[in-house]
Amino acid sequence: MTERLNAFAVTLAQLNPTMGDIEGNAAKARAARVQAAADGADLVLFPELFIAGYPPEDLVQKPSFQAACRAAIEALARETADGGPAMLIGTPWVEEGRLYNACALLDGGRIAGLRFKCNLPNYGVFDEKRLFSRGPAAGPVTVRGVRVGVPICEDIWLEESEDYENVVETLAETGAEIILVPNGSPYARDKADVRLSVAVARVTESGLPLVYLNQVCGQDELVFDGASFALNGDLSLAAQLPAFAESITTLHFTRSGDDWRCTGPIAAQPEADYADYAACVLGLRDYVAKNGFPGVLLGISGGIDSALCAAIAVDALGSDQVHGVMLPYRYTAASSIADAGELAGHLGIRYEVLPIAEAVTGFETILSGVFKNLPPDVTQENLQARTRGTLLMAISNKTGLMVVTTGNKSEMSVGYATLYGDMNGGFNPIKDIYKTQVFRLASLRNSWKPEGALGPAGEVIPPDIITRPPTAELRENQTDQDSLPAYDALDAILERLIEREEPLDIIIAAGFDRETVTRIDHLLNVAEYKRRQAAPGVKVTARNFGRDRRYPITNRFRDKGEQLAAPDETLVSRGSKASIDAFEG
Ligand SMILES: Nc1ncnc2c1ncn2[C@@H]1O[C@H](COP(=O)(O)OP(=O)(O)OC[C@H]2O[C@@H]([n+]3cccc(C(=O)O)c3)[C@H](O)[C@@H]2O)[C@@H](O)[C@H]1O
Ligand SMILES: Nc1ncnc2c1ncn2[C@@H]1O[C@H](COP(=O)(O)OP(=O)(O)OP(=O)(O)O)[C@@H](O)[C@H]1O
Ligand SMILES: NC(=O)CC[C@H](N)C(=O)O
Repeated sequence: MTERLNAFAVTLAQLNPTMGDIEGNAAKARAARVQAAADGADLVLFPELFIAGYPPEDLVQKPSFQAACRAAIEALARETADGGPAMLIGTPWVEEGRLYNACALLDGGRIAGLRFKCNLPNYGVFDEKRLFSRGPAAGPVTVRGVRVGVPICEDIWLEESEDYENVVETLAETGAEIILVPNGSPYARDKADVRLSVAVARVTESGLPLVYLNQVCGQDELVFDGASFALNGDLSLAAQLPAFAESITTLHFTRSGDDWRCTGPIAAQPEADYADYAACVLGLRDYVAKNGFPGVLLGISGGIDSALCAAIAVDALGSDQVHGVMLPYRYTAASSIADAGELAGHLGIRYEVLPIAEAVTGFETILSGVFKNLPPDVTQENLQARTRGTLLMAISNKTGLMVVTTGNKSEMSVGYATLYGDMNGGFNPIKDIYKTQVFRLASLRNSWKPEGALGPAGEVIPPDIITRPPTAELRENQTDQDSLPAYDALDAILERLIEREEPLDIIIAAGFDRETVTRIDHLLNVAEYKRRQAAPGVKVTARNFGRDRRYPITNRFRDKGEQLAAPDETLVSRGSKASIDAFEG
């Protein structure tokens, strides 16, 4: 009979893997295991699909990638023959021709256990049914005599689909003593509360302590915030790891009677706008670093969007990796040039002023014959934006710096940006931030510097940039409010249309002007083609453009803002229930 242990230590490796860098991720796993051994741990837990990176999208279907992941896992398994801590590590796994999202237990020189994800998320940003086979519900794995349940991320979320298994219930029924959950759970505002309530539900049902471990990284448009935690069986918070930072933390469980308990550090968590800002920083930092850019460059207009992007870039990369360029034209106010210079000075970045009149005039001269007798219109405005875009891309080509594009969510929603102009760029840190929040984040950053930010403390964005009315300065005395409703009304309507998918009649009934709502809905619809060509950017809301909201470009449907009659069930001939069941197979 195995000896009944009264102490069990688990190291949580809240780490930042790089997609596809199997050797680099394995090296991180090794280093974490060295620290775990020094802490006297029995087991090290890694996030979901750690060896590969998460979400691997179609990369995980590549046979050579699957084979490389398997080889790395086997190498790590052999190393556990040294008698040090066991490892629970996420990996793709092929068995009998099927691909699984798996977690491998490596111990005693062997792959001592494998568990496959049962509940495959297939909504919002997730596509796992496209990629993986559903695993069977299974019992716990045994580590040093302790029975450990390993549900993988969505396996603890039961609300999303009727065909979900209650994996934790099965684990409890089959003797699990502690639940360890590897996650790849993307950040969205207030997501931490949702995760906690899911974990609380599973602990309430099972009575078992639960450790929730998340990765911390930016991966294209997703940010993973870490913020791992542990709950004891009585629902008390046993440990809370930091958000937006790596952490290797060992939790020491002790047994009293049949129950395991642990205590650990409790790190304070950023919330709301603080967390959104930190997500923008991490998303940009990892995109730039993991794609090998020496730094970034951006057009600094003296406006608030580029100012906020510049602050985020400096916080992410440091002032020596950020280059700002002011590209004035005849509509650029002297105060814009002064504000842009002041911003660059506060941030300590390399900064130039490159007037664009010569280039714009050159284009206009070339086109003068073609445009003869045609009145000036938005074409001339777009030429300015495109001249700026061309110059920024030229500097990017020459220096290797990536252009940061700066359109906020309000603009991306209504198509207020110029294709191949200010939409030029590789990545957009504020793509999912509405304009009203841009103002809030700019003010916030002047009074607070996030943990780990590389920029200066204090007032970095000149107050004039925050208080003056926003303008694209593409014609005389232009302000954004000439053609759009006030940003607080615009953003409220957009949030209802995009995040909540509310019908127009509901929005109008809530007190918004019919004509305005209809116009905003029209602009949102016709800008789909632009968004499809837009650079990726950090997701912070519950529904971003990109992975979350996938609309057809060619689309004639329009909500007319009228309440339609309720469905007429009397028209439907369904036949007998038995025939429906037979039809559904
Ligand atoms: N469905 C579709 N599929 C593919 N392409 C489509 C298309 N519909 C139009 N197009 C093409 O797109 C072109 C129109 O797009 P584009 O050239 O970008 O130009 P457009 O959207 O007409 O103009 C740019 C708008 O953004 C505003 N803007 C620009 C810059 C900065 C800011 C700011 O507030 O920060 C605002 C500006 O005031 C103007 O309202 C058309 O000429 C056509 O070639
Ligand atoms: N004079 C300029 N010099 C440098 N870059 C510019 C200039 N004007 C526009 N840009 C670039 O194009 C982007 C779109 O700017 P625009 O002024 O048209 O609208 P905006 O959305 O109000 O942005 P911002 O608040 O940064 O001014 C800016 O964020 C900036 O990166
Ligand atoms: N990787 C996953 O299975 C993540 C899904 C889960 N609902 C989350 O967002 O955290």
